[in-house]
Amino acid sequence: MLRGAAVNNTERRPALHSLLRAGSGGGERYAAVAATRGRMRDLAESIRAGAHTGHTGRAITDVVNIGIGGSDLGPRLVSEALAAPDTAPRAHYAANVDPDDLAAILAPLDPATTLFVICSKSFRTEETLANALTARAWLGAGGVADGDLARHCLAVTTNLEAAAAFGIPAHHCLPLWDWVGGRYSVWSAVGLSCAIALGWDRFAALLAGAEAMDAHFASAPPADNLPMLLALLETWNCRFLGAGNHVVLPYSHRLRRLPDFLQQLTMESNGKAVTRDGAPLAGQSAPVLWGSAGTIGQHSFHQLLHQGTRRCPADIILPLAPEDPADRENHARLIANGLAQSRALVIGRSETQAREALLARGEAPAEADRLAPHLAMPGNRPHSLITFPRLTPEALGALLALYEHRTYCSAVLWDINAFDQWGVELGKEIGRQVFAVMQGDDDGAALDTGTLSLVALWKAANG
Ligand SMILES: O=P(O)(O)OC[C@H]1O[C@H](O)[C@H](O)[C@@H](O)[C@@H]1O
Repeated sequence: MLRGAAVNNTERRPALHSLLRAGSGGGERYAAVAATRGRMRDLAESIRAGAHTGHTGRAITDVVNIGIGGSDLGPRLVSEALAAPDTAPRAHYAANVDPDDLAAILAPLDPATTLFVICSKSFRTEETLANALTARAWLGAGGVADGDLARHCLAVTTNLEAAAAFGIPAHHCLPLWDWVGGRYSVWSAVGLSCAIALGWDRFAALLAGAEAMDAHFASAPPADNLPMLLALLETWNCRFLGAGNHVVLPYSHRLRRLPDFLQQLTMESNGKAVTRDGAPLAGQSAPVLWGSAGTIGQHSFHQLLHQGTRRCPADIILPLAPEDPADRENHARLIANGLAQSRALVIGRSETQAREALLARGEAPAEADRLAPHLAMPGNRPHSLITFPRLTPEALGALLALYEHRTYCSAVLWDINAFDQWGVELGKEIGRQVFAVMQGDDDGAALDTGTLSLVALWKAANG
């Protein structure tokens, strides 16, 4: 993979996301990466300095990234983790085609100081194009003349023709390449909204952290190689112990989107039923990944982690020091909670210990006997603790690259192609068909009666 072999064998492409964060290199691909990085840096700096302005000459205060899947989850996570929420320019993320998503973002914004980044590797994704049209209409209604639209819109895509047809001129388009998978693309111009909100130096530090993890992955012996160890743990937990899921618990509000990001990375990469050669898989593929920020889950689903009948292997992620030293005490509470969960998961509490605790708090022996099985916790619940001193851009870059490489190592162990996603296509195709029927452009002959009766309900509800 790191050397550029066509590891994506169904699409006959390499998967060279590591090149996107490389600090040096040769060849045409690296030259294109370096040139695009230079354009990103210039754009981000001129927007932050107020040199690239909106049509009235006022500085850009808000950047709205319109994209979905890999064109949304990575940059959203990075911005929320690293950008100062109250300092302009602020980054916002609209993904859902549900009009309420974009409307809520746009309500407080001023078209004169808003810049859209239309982010779509294919520039064919329905949700993104529909939201981009809404954004364009909002700019128009807000006084931005057609000739000035380009000052308020940038595009990131492999499909420069489609972006041009949408009205975004080539000098406002940043390229992406087919050898980068959407879910591995935050390091590319897909991260433009982050570079604007964080500033170039912090975005470059994110890349440097990922590059350091690439170097570790490429050179560390297997027994010390973090991506390999995580993949072996995933294999052990899912294939040998039969856990069908994996829970991710970042003890960090700033990392609350990490489970969303890892869902796409893990489940879209390795949620497959056939080997690279198309034969049925011999064992399970990707676990169902879920999670939420600690300590929120402790007051919700951790009951099941400790005493449920399902095995839920967990990653507990602990940035050990807060961003602001003034937050030390409550941050220490947060970390104490994470460590406590780890201990409770491992050690648990035997029925005898539970009975003793009940007696100590004054329960009668018969009542202690009755309650002890309810208080007992089996322990021996598998989990990993991932710690780093602070949530710096470097640490986040390394963490995301760690999971990227873990995902690839699991795919190698399970003989899966981690870089295609054919399973998402059929739903899109049917979606287009159903929409045409709803619009009266298709008689629905190719659809089933169940779907048609639901379309009839939709028609009735919409008058
Ligand atoms: O970036 P785009 O081409 O708009 O694609 C956005 C997303 O849509 C697809 O359905 C894929 O499942 C994702 O892997 C991709 O990230």
